[in-house]
Amino acid sequence: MMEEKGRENGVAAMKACYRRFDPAAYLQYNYTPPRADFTRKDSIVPWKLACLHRAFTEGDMSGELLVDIGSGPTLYQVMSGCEVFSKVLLTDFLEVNRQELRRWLQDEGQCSLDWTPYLQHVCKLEGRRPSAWTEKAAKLRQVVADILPIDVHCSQPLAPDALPSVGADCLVSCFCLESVSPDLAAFTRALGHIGKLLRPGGHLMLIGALGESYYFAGPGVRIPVVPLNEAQVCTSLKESGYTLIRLEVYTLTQDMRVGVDDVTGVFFVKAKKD
Ligand SMILES: Nc1ncnc2c1ncn2[C@@H]1O[C@H](CN(CCC[C@H]2CNCc3c2ccc(Cl)c3Cl)CC[C@H](N)C(=O)O)[C@@H](O)[C@H]1O
Repeated sequence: MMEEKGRENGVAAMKACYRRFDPAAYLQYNYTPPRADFTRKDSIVPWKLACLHRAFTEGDMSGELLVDIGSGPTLYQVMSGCEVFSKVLLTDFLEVNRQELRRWLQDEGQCSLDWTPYLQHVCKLEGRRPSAWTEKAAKLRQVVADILPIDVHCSQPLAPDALPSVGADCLVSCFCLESVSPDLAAFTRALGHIGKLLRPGGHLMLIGALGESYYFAGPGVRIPVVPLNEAQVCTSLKESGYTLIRLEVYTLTQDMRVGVDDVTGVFFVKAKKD
């Protein structure tokens, strides 16, 4: 009984932190140079986009439905996948983030960030001319079917009718689980919860922070993060019924440490659900 109470308190405290999440500031901190500098291979965002491009285009993917878990106000994570899957669902815990995504998808303008350089970069990775970014933008707007509320701490993170009964064919989740979980046990539980949304044999692409204990999601909005190392990520994947296909690690260079968090590294995992 006590343990259960402890768990709920940890998750409730985390949810309280997220009420002050500021999408515009968050995008400014993490998705502009130096962390998003497309002229540098050692910048975090080009590294993430290269991992995702390779993982989505190496020929082992099948199916129609890709679900992004904890999308936040960002779209980079589905810019490769939108060429492979005919239907994409975006999800986030906060309405402010779902609104930010809706603004871009409905092409209403007033977006907090210009995604053009991202679309152009992914076109380049695909061997297309950068000016094809307008086609990629149209493709993305065409395949994103919905933007849903999600809570990875629930054993059923999405509304019951959100997915076909067999589950999604592929999941992608970037920097979500470790930054919403109060401890490693909660991280592993959340990994299990999202695993239930994926069909057996489906793929999971997981990007996350290593060695991070906090990040700022706005001026003075400090959010605690469970610090992870590679071994813990691999153990949690195994415990949650995944087979690891590939793990890649990026170590932040000094100039990528801009004071918005204490991240030391980033992991990229491609795994398959048993
Ligand atoms: N119960 C919950 N259930 C589900 N989802 C929840 C819950 N509670 C909160 N969320 C939602 O998770 C999302 C977490 N989000 C921010 C953390 C990343 C941040 C901090 N760590 C280092 C780092 C960061 C970003 C870039 C880089 Cl390079 C680095 Cl290094 C990821 C957004 C997007 N996917 C991204 O990749 O930027 C957020 O949108 C919440 O609304």
